[in-house]
Amino acid sequence: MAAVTELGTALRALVDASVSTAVGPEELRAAAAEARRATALLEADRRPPGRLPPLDDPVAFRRVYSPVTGVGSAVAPPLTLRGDPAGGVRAEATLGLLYEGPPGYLHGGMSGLLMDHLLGAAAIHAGLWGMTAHLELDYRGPVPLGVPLVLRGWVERNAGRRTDVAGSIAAADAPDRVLVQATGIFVTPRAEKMDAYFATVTDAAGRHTPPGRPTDATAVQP
Ligand SMILES: CCCCCCCC(=O)SCCNC(=O)CCNC(=O)[C@H](O)C(C)(C)COP(=O)(O)OP(=O)(O)OC[C@H]1O[C@@H](n2cnc3c(N)ncnc32)[C@H](O)[C@@H]1OP(=O)(O)O
Repeated sequence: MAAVTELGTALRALVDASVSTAVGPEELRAAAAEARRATALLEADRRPPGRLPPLDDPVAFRRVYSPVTGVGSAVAPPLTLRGDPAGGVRAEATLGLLYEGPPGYLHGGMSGLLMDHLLGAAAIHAGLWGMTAHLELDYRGPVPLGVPLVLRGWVERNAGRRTDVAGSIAAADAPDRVLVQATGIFVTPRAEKMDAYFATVTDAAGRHTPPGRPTDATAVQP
C-alpha cells in the first residue's frame, strides 16, 4: 500500500505539473521520454478489467485505483469520504488545473463525476448499494479551482431497489452557498442483471468477487 500510494502521489504531481508547466518543447520531450520509461516498467505485469487489484478490499470498502478516491490513481483528487455528522457522507478537496473547464473553474463533467461518486457512496453508507440509473445536476455558480471545497451526499428516500439521493458542492468557507446541486436515483440491479454484469469479476486470487452489500465500491472512513 505504501508503494501504491507513493506512485500515485508522484503521478498526481507529474500530471499536475504537466498541465500547468510553461517550459519549452525541449523540456517537454525530455519529460515525455522519462514518462515512457516509467510506463515500460509498469507494463511488465498488467491485470485485465474485472480482476480487482490485490490491495482492493471489499469488506474495508477500499478501491486503490478509483478515479475519485484511489490513492494509486493519477487522475483521482483523491477524495477521502467520511460519514457526515449531519447525515450522509462528505469530503473535502482542493482541485487543480487538471480539472479545469472554464478558465479558473472546475469542468462541469468533473462535478458530475464527483457527485455521482458522493451520491453512490451515500447510498452505500446507508446499506443501499446500487448503480446510477439517473443523475441530474444544477450548476448554480462556477466552482473555483485552488480553493478548499466541501462535497456532500445524502439519501432522501428508499423504496425497494430504488434509492433517491442528493448532494452538493460548495466552497468550504461558504458551505451554505451551494454551487452544484445534484439529485440521483440509484438502483440495485435485479438478480439476473447482477449475474450478467459481474459474473466474471474476481479478486487478485481469482475468487469470484461481485459487488453487493457490503460492497467494494466505496471508501467511507468512520
Ligand atoms: C462509492 C462509489 C459509488 C460509485 C458511484 C458510481 C456508480 C456508477 O458509476 S454505476 C455505473 C453507471 N450506471 C450504470 O451503468 C447502470 C446502467 N443501468 C442499468 O444497468 C439498469 O438500468 C439498472 C441496473 C440501473 C436498473 O435495471 P433493473 O434492475 O432492471 O431495474 P428496474 O426494474 O428497471 O427498476 C427498478 C426501479 O428503479 C426505477 N428506475 C430504474 N431506472 C430509472 C431511471 N433512470 N429513472 C427513474 N427510475 C428508474 C424503476 O422505475 C423501478 O422502480 P419501481 O420499483 O418503483 O417500479
